[in-house]
This record gives sequence, C-alpha cells and structure tokens, in this order.
Amino acid sequence: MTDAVDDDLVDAAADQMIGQCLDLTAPRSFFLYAGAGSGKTRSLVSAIRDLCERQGRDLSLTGRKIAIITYTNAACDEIVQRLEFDPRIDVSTIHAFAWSMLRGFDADIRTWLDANLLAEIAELEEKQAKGRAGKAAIERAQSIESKTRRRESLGEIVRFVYSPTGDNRTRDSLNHAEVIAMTAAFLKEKPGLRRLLIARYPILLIDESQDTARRLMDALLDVQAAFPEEFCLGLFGDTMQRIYADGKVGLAEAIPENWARPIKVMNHRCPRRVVTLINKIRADDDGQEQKWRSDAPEGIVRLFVASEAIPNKAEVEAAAATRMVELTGDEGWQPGEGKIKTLALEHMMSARRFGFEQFFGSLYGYEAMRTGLLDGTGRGIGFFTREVLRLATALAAGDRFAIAAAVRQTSPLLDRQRLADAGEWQHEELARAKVACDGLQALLFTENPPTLRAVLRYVAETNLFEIPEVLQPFVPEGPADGAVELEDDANTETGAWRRALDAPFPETEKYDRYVRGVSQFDTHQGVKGREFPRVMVVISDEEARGFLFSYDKLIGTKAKSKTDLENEAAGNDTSIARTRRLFYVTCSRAEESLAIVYYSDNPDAARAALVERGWFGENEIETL
Ligand SMILES: Nc1ncnc2c1ncn2[C@@H]1O[C@H](COP(=O)(O)OP(=O)(O)OP(=O)(O)O)[C@@H](O)[C@H]1O
Repeated sequence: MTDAVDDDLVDAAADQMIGQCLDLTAPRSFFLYAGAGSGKTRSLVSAIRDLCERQGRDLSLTGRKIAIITYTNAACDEIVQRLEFDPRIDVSTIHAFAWSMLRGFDADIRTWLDANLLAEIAELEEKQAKGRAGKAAIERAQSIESKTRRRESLGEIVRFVYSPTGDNRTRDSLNHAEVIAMTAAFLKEKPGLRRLLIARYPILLIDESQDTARRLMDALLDVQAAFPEEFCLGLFGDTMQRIYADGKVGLAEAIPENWARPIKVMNHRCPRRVVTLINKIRADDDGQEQKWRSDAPEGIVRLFVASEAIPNKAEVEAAAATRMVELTGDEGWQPGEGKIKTLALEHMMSARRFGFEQFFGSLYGYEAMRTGLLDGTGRGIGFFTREVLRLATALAAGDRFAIAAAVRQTSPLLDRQRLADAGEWQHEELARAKVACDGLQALLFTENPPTLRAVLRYVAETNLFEIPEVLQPFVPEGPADGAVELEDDANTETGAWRRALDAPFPETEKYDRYVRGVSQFDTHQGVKGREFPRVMVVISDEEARGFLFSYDKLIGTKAKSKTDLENEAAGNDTSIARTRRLFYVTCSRAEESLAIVYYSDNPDAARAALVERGWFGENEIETL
C-alpha cells in the first residue's frame, strides 16, 4: 500500500511543475521529458482539469480557449471524452488545427498557392531539361501540365476548401501538405495571424510533439519566442518515439533555456523485465532510464530466432506463441485465439499473415492509393466495406434488423422516392430487395467464396447498391475484365482494381478489421500510444524490404554502410537510430509479456550477435 502511494509520488513534481506553467496570468512554456508508458496523456488531462478549476471562469469571460493538438482522430476523441466535452478546450489534429487558423484567408491563400505552384513548376521544368526521356519524364510533363492548369484557375476560386480527413480532390481544395506549409509560412510572416493565435489560444499543448510536422513546430517555437509572456506552448511526447519522417530532428536540443523541463521517470505500463529491456535499448540514444512500479510483475521476454529460409512464417510464429503459453502459463498466448497483438514491420507483412494479401497488395502497389487504402477512404473501397460487407455481416448473423438497416441506408432499391413512386406496388419493390439479399447470401456463403468481381457484378445486376465510378469498368464482362491485361496498366488505378477484384471476397473483412485497428495485427508504427497484454514483434528485414529500417544493423548481424557512417559522423539520423526508436516503441507496448520473432539468414550468427548486444540473457534467446 505504502509502495503504491510512493509510485504516484515519484512523478508528482513533474505534474506540479506543469500546473505552475499553465497559468493565464504568468504562462511559462514547457517540454515534458518522459518515456514510454509514463502517463503523458494523464498528465495532460489532469493539468487542464486543474487549470479549468483555477482559471476556467477567466477563459469563459474572455472567450479564450486552450488548444490541444493530438496525432490521430482517435486520440482527439479520447481526450475530448476525458475532459468531458468542456467547451473551453479545442482538441484537434494538426491538420484540423492548421485549417482552423487558415480558413477564410482566401486572398492570402491564393497568393501563396500561386507562388508555390510557380516554384514547383520551375523545379519540375529544370529536372525535365536535365532528365532523360522515359516514364519519369512523362509523369513530370503531366505534373507540369496539371499544376499549370491549377495555377491558371486560381483566380476563379472564391473560397478555398479543405477536409482534414478527406482526399481533397476538387478544384477549389487544398491538400494536406499545403495546409501545413501555408500555416507555418503565415505564422512566420504575418503578425496578424500570430496575434490571432495568441488571442484565441493563450495556451497550446501538443501531444506526440516528437512527430509533429517540423515546419509547423518551428513556426510555433518562433511565435513562443516572440511572445514568451503571453503564450504558453506545452510539448508532451518522447523523442525516443519519433517514428515519422516529418517530426523535428533534435527537438529536445531546440528548446530554449528558459522553458520548464518537467521529467517523469515512472513506467506505469510495462512489467519489470520489459522496463529493463527498453532502458537498455534506449541507453545508446539519450540514456534516459525509467523505473518500474513497485506493484509491477516481473514479466517475461523471449526472443525467438528463426531462419529466413523457412517458407511458412505463420507456423514459426504459432510455435513461438505456443512456447509463450508454456513459459508464461498464460492461455491468452494460444495461437489463433486473437489475444496476441502481432506487430509486423510493414503492412504487406500483416496482409500476408492475416490473409488479405491479394486484395490489399494489388491496391497497395498503386502508390497514389496508399493513404486512402490505409484509412479505408480510398475510391471504391467503401462500396465493399461499408455497403456490401455490412450487409454480408448482417446476412451471416441472420439479423433481420441489421439487414434492413444495411439495405435501407444506401440501396437504390429502397430509395424513398422510388418507394413513394411505386405507390400501391411498393410491396413488389420490397420483395425485389429481399430476393436480391437472398441471392447475395447464396453467392457469399458457399464452400468456395466468390471473388470481389463476382460480388460486384451481382450487386450491379440486382441494383442492390450504387456502383462507384471507379468500379464501373468492371461491371460488364469484356475487355476491362480480369483476363485481359491492358498495356501500361500496371501503375494505374484501374489496373490496381483489376487485380484486386480477383481476390476472394472474405479478404475484405480481414482488410476492414485491419484498417480499423481491431485485428490482432498491426505495424510497428501503427501502435504508437497504445498498449496490449501480449505483444509479438515480428522482425524480418528481408520480408520488409525497406531501406529506412534495418534490424540486422541494429542487432549487429550486418555491418553499417558507408552512408550510415557518414550520417553518424555528421550527426544525422541513421537507419540504425530509426530502427532503435521503432524497436523501443514496439517493445514498450507490452503490459504483461513480450515475444520477439527475429528472422535471420544466419540464425547462429544472429544468436551470437544478440548475446553480445547484452539486451537479452542467453536463456531468453531460443532458436526455432
Ligand atoms: N499515475 C498513474 N498511476 C497508475 N497508472 C497510470 C498512471 N499514469 C498512467 N497510468 C497508466 O499507465 C499506462 C500508460 O499511460 P499512457 O498511455 O498515458 O502513457 P504514455 O506516456 O502516453 O505512453 P506512450 O508514450 O508509451 O504511448 C496507461 O494504462 C495508464 O492508464
């Protein structure tokens, strides 16, 4: 009991210091230094609650607010709820925040866009003049043409629009990068916007500040330096968890001397063994050490080395999980139960393991579609996930209400106007919808599941749902169909869909669960900020095929390259430092036990290197 109370006192000074900084009459900026699982979000929420109690009335009377910038929409919702929807607090993602500052400054936006497009066109033309003919040259020419057209039409746009969560394809819309760059530029150049920011938000807190777009971070640091007495910038985050390329390198070093620097050292999430491990991983970076809670269990960590040559990786991982059942006595490690969080280095590794590779891989190969594919908003995706899959799930469950709801929501068969027009024949329309649903059920739930293409055609035939434009070419049987590979379609949206439609329909369900973050798989990057009882980290440099990360170099089974050495000497970020941070993030998600499956070309050498590294005891490394 006494120990547990002490656990909460360890970091009380940090919370107190943050509380003192959040003072509307004498604000002081601060940079919270705290590792994984240290309760940064809790500190943020309780500091604001406390401020609202002390000075909330002042905020209400003057119409000022506190701004909080978070990394994801999910994190926004979480904080809004924890702060009980307090209207004096604006919680938003960086994109929504930036747009709230920019919106309405249409003349300034036009001028900035004009100059920016001109610069982009000039840069492309310079490359075009130097470059050789080929695919890249064709793409550059197209890009020059479309940017020129956009620039010419700027004068016609009365009001610019932007959606922080959409794909912003209309002529009058701005893209995500432009909104960030423009806000940063305006905050640097336009005293009026700075004044507006400070008048609106005397206190601005940024969560996950290590990954906040560096241009905007620089601009905000600038504003703070110009108005240190009127504006409080509070940065929460952990530089060891910087995993996106956009974040500011050297953020901790860029913080001015006169800022407060509260420090939290307690890890409230991980068992003792995991805390020791992440302290060791961190030792080569900034060396910050955490303590475990006095009530933290010992916990179990195992590293399984396996040969990269083994074809069936899923079997290896199942064997590792079974071994974890033996070691921990925790039945939750039983493979196939869905209680393990498996973290792969990139999405294709997850797609292979979870079984949605054909659908996902086909669309993922088309670069322009990636963002929309990963957040589930890409063109054509919603037709399968939000319409057909929703109905399919209701049909599988035999849930009559859910079936009716799924059809009623968007099906042209039950369109209100259409039903009204049908008058006394309404029942025939309803019967038609019922027949269409029965047919879909018969198609979907057979021994051999249909392809997405077959489902698409069925839906088009029965008019069950509207077919989106991007999928229309595949409705009629004919030249756009699977068998015919059109020339040059390898890298087009149509080509990507052509291949994706060959996938079996059940892949869409797995894909949907994956992108909603509710499957047992995720990527090393995707689990930022979250925690799970059992974590399995899967490492395979060969399968991931990336150049940004190299676990082999981090562990020491592969030598550093010339570029690594040069970057290291110049104080730049290296693939090793990046991988170390990623490894820190993944391992620190574990609440109870942690398994790492490491595929290597040479398991014996890997084992020796791992022992040498000193992160794991010899008895903690097992070869599978
Ligand atoms: N003072 C505390 N006492 C008990 N539990 C706490 C305390 N602070 C945080 N926790 C718990 O510890 C876990 C980690 O907290 P949280 O996720 O806020 O940490 P974090 O600093 O944001 O971590 P990360 O940077 O690793 O994402 C959560 O389950 C949280 O509820």
